Amino acid sequence: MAIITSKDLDLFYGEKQALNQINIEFYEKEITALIGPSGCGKSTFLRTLNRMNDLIPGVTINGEVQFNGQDIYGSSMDVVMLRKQMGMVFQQPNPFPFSIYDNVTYGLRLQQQTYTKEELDQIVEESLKAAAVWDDVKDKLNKSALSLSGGQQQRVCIARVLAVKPDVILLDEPTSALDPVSSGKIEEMLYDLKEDYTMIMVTHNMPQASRISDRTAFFLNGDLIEYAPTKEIFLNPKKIETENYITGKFG
Ligand SMILES: Nc1ncnc2c1ncn2[C@@H]1O[C@H](COP(=O)(O)OP(=O)(O)OP(=O)(O)O)[C@@H](O)[C@H]1O
Repeated sequence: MAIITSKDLDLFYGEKQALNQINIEFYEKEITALIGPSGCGKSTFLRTLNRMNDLIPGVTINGEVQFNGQDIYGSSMDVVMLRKQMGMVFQQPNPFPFSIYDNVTYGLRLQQQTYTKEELDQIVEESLKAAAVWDDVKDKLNKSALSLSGGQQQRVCIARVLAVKPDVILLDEPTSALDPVSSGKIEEMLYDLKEDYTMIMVTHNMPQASRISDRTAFFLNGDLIEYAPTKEIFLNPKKIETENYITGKFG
């Protein structure tokens, strides 16, 4: 079932058009990879889904993004709630300069609901386990998250997102700043998380996209060129531009 639908979406930075009439549907409990050369609009598009571009001055957006049937740019949309439901993970791990425990509970403490210490302990454990970093950190939850390796920091950031129980996780090149071993661990973890979450991931790593995503969208110069099941995109692309990119002829 489609959980997010973008209809005729245009985005301008001032005069410059960065997205052109994007029509795409994302499906529940799947990983969708967004691929394409640098500057083609992948990150911009990802940010339109949880309205992160609203924070950039001079941005104009036309068209519609529906999330669970609701227009996210409509006047009744609660943007704080939207960002809770669509968690985001960035390229550079960005833990806050406090303990691992406080990083994971950060989003919960921003909510109105209050939790007992036992409830928080349980959410911390569950989230760190789901992010495959519990064994690494269980004995040092009160240590600074900044003392961890880059790969561990990224997994703690993913645990922080999971703790607030989003429906969708937006990932902007989540492994590109990491070594191959850490990157592989995160890839496996994302694959496992698919049981419970819908994920949309920008990646430059073609083998990664082909290993873990169900569908792949190829962007070029602000246009969505081709969108299909990942196998089709990689084995039998319909558009010459997609084929040229996949085979490394440009980008
Ligand atoms: N804040 C901004 N202000 C003005 N222009 C921007 C801004 N952010 C991005 N752009 C421009 O919009 C276009 C799309 O950029 P975007 O970062 O979305 O591409 P991308 O495909 O994610 O690139 P990369 O793979 O290098 O991250 C580029 O031409 C970029 O220069």
